[in-house]
Amino acid sequence: MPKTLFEKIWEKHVVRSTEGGPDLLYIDFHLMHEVTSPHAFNKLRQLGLKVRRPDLTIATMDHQVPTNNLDLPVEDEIAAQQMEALRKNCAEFGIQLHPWGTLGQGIVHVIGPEMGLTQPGMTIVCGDSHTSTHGAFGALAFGIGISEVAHVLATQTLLQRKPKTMAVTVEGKLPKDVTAKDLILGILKKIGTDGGVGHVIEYRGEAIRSLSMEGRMTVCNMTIEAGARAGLIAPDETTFEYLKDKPYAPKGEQWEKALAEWKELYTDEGAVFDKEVKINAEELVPYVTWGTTPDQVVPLDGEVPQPRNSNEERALKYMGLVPGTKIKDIEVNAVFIGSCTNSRIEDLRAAAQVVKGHKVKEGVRALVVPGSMKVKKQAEDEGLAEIFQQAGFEWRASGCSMCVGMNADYLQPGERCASTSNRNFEGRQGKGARTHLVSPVIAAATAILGRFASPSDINVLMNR
Ligand SMILES: CC(C)[C@H](C(=O)O)[C@@H](O)C(=O)O
Ligand code: SF4
Repeated sequence: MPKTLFEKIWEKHVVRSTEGGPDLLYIDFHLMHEVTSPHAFNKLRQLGLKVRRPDLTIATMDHQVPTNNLDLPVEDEIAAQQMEALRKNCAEFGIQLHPWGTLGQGIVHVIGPEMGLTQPGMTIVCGDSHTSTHGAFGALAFGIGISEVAHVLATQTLLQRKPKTMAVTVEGKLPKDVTAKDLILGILKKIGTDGGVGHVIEYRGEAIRSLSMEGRMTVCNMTIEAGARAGLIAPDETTFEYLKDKPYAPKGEQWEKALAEWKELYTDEGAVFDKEVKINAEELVPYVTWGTTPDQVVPLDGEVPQPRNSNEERALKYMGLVPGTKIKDIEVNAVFIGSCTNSRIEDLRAAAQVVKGHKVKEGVRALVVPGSMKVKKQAEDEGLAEIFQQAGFEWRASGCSMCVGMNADYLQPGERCASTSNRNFEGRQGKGARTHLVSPVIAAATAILGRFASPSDINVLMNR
């Protein structure tokens, strides 16, 4: 019987299944960070258990780390405690840790792929909802709860009910100015924040195939915002090319063997999905979110919509917006380029190209926070850091930073931010802060003009 990519991966990892119950799945790779791990380690201690496969587990510090003053002690007491707890736990249980301040450190969903640890066909988990990012490699990757983290640590397995399958097919070519971020915002606009509930989404079609690995990660990253369990994309030459020569990618004969297996990872012709959505890439445009959920999306060239219900009324009120206002007339206080959605080298290159030779609008606070210390270094070597700094951006070290405001990088009540992150919930970037999700190029142009703008607006408006 023809199978979907998801079914192929799932079946290969079932250790035991019971009639009507969840399946016991083998987990190939487990990522950890400082926020969702302390309880799990305590549980192991209580039960006198060891980590079953420390070699298949890695940890990083990302959510609470300061992104500046790396030579000073961590001021925030809770952050310092969590970071120290992770250091101790990893040492005690023999887990590879990439601590704050080291070249290996970065956002958990950026460093896995960067090291070549994220590979096609794997099952990957992390106590973090954006684990779906790793699905870009054709891996089945999903976030798990804190007690599940303990279960995986102790057994390298996880009990899971088999989700349903969903195909999101994006046919046609993406218009020139439309990025991977716009693509996923466009998908969210269409299917909503509950469009994927109970399903694993496979992204297919010409527009998806045309994306770089960075772009595919952006799309899979935000899959969770549609309520889906995971998102994935069948591996292809783009995937193999990216993985080749990565530190943990298989080498020599092992590479050839892996490649042969990876090439089998696609949805068979005739396989049936439980749900299918089709999108025409040519109809997509650059988008901006106007509200407090990631599906409250309008074209950059559009207007703040009329509310259709009380939720939308509340969102407009929180966002301090008046229906009918042109998006491009909305001024911002801050611009954040970062997060596991859009902080990889390609994102920084695209933003730097827009910023080059311009200055951040007076009064706007603009931050670039690379997704990993390696991305930071690469961007510095390529001269991107200099471009950002000369324009007046703050150039930071890696971490989640203003995506979630769990460190010192957050906004004041009422401040408005163009952000390349993935969540615009109330209070996400600070109490009372207003978040608009955008692509890196729109964030960059917005920093220069001080209001929502596309790169092409810069020259037009500057020459007026
Ligand atoms: C802190 C963590 C548990 C959380 C998540 O699971 O996603 C965070 O990364 C987020 O993006 O909201
Ligand atoms: S960058 Fe943001 S979305 Fe990603 S893991 Fe960190 S807090 Fe979560």
